[in-house]
Amino acid sequence: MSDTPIDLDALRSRIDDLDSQLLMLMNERAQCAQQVAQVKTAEDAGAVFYRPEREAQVLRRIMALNKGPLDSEEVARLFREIMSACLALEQPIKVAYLGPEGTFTQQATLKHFGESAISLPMAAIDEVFREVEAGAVNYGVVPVENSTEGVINHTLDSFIDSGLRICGEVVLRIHHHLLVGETTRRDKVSRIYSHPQSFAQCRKWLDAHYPQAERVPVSSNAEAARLVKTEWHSAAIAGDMSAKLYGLTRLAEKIEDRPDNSTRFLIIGNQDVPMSGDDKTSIVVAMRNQPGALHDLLEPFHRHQIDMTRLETRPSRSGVWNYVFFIDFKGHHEEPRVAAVLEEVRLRAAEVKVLGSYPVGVL
Ligand SMILES: O=C(O)C(=O)C[C@]1(C(=O)O)C=C[C@@H](O)C=C1
Repeated sequence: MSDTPIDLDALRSRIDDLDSQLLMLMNERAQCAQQVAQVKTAEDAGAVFYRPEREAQVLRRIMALNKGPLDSEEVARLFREIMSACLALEQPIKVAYLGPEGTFTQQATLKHFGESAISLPMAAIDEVFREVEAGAVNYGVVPVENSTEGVINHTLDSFIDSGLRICGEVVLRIHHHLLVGETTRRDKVSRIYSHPQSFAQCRKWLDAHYPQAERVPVSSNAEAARLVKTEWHSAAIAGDMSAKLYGLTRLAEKIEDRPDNSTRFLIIGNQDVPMSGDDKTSIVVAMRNQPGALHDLLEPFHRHQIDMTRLETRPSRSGVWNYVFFIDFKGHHEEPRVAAVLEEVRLRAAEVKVLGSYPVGVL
């Protein structure tokens, strides 16, 4: 510790100087983005302004450069917002998400696109797909799997009939709280509202702390929070966004059974995303129903040492094939090693659809 007394005025004046520089630099950056937009428009009348691979590279570079004391995740979050504002200057983008407002999907949307994107809540996963397909919005955000409860079948099934591509992923740590309103009698909670997935993620905690309370499943956590506002004997299991939206407080916090409880969301659009340097690919494969089909499908991945991150089986909806497999693996479809595997899989499968290659979630 230095003996020199800290001069508050001097420090604040230094902060003012730094803020002026930051302001100037941020606007200089925004002007660059505007010029980027001009270049994109000159090259192509139907230019795509949002570039997921570039955004991932910007954030990864900043995190690698960061020497603190600010935490790298915090720094990335700040740059996420700067880029979001820059993109809005190029073209304000519209994103549909599985609503209502206050859900974890809204939180994932903000985490991925930042506050400057225009985000619109939809009532169902199909509607998110439909809005993007119809061109009413540029992108969509849907949940696809939870680390405790597994896959969201509805999202996987929607990909079978859709021509949309996966442009990105975002992983969100899910913290559930037991929330109450101003009028709730905290010692008299006899009914708890939540989404079935959230009940499943907090099952042990509920059995231990509220074994007698009636568990009422509703369509979303946000809906649970809304209902609680007017009922003196009820509580909701939901996250911070719902709590804030409906002015509820936490009676118990982080009640999820597994501390690493997280949900993965996909960004859907019409774009083929170039390589970012750290990518994933998702495919859906229909196999003929014959012995050894699954082994035949997986063997090329093993031989080419491709890291498979997920394998899901779903019944085929067409009735022609018995199963379809959803496979996620590391790598981009333009990488020679990945292209070789895809070629082999195409020879062995009845049908293969590449849903997209996209940057591994950064934040
Ligand atoms: O590099 C680009 O293509 C830009 O448009 C600039 C920028 C940025 O602000 O850095 C903005 C939006 C894109 O999604 C990616 C990056």
